[in-house]
Amino acid sequence: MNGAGAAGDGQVMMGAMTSSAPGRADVSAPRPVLSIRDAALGYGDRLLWSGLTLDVPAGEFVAILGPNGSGKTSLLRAVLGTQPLTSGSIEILGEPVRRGHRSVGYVPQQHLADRGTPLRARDFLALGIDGDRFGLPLPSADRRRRVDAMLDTVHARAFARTRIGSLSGGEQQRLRIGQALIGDSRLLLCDEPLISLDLNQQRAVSDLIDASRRDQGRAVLMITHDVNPVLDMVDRVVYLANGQALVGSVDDVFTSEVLSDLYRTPVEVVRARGRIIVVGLPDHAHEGHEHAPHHDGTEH
Ligand SMILES: Nc1ncnc2c1ncn2[C@@H]1O[C@H](COP(=O)(O)OP(=O)(O)OP(=O)(O)O)[C@@H](O)[C@H]1O
Repeated sequence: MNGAGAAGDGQVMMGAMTSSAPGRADVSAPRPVLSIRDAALGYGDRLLWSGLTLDVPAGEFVAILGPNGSGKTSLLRAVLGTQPLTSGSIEILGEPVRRGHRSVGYVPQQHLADRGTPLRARDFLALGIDGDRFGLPLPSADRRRRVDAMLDTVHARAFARTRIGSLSGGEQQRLRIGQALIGDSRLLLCDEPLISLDLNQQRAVSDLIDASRRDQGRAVLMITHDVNPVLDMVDRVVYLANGQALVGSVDDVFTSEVLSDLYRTPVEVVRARGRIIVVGLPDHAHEGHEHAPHHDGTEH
């Protein structure tokens, strides 16, 4: 990509996505839920990525893609306020990020609950309402109603009283999404929520996330190693690789030209039967791929 923004028709930007004309403030534009400005992130001397500028309005679904170790989870941590940026800024609803922001719902990377975990499914959901406050949660009709409604939303009524440790990976994941959605969050952050789920469960979980942005107008930032399961939902992607951050639509970013430029080696993007397949990624782009045979739409 030779450092600067445009590739192909010029719509892919190195991290930039503001739509208003330069120098002209658009007073009618609603305040973005998430606003990242000229951000860079690294650990010590190691820079993971830089030049990321991104405004995410209410209801937008943004997928974060890139090879292992490119800094996707670190980006989510920065938005959560648990990892400082090396430079730049992040605001949520116009306020600087801070840990524990009530407007942010978070679905962490999946790891199965210990089988002995005594928490029942409905109590696990309820933690999303008041789990961050001190003291025992107060039982209330309103609280119960919200939990019941969310049990329906995530199709978990049948196992409401089951200990979460004995539920399947997909059932646990639906509860995690429910816990993140049950509060009043405006921004939903999901770290590989589809991993290790079968196709039906992937669909169920991604539909829940999609519905939350369509029905409640949440902005969604979702890390996924494969763009295909969410192709029909995603508005834009952030693609982190080689220290860079690309932002654009799927069609803008997933072209042979753009990805070859990003990886600095010839890469071919093939579309077959509605899927995106990336062929010829450099070896280092696969490092550490212990939990998935392919990433960001790749098949090998
Ligand atoms: N607190 C930390 N201190 C130092 N290095 C870190 C820290 N956290 C992460 N890293 C390193 O930064 C790199 C990026 O990690 P991160 O988890 O953000 O990548 P990722 O793109 O989410 O990777 P994956 O796809 O494998 O989950 C990795 O090499 C990781 O080892």
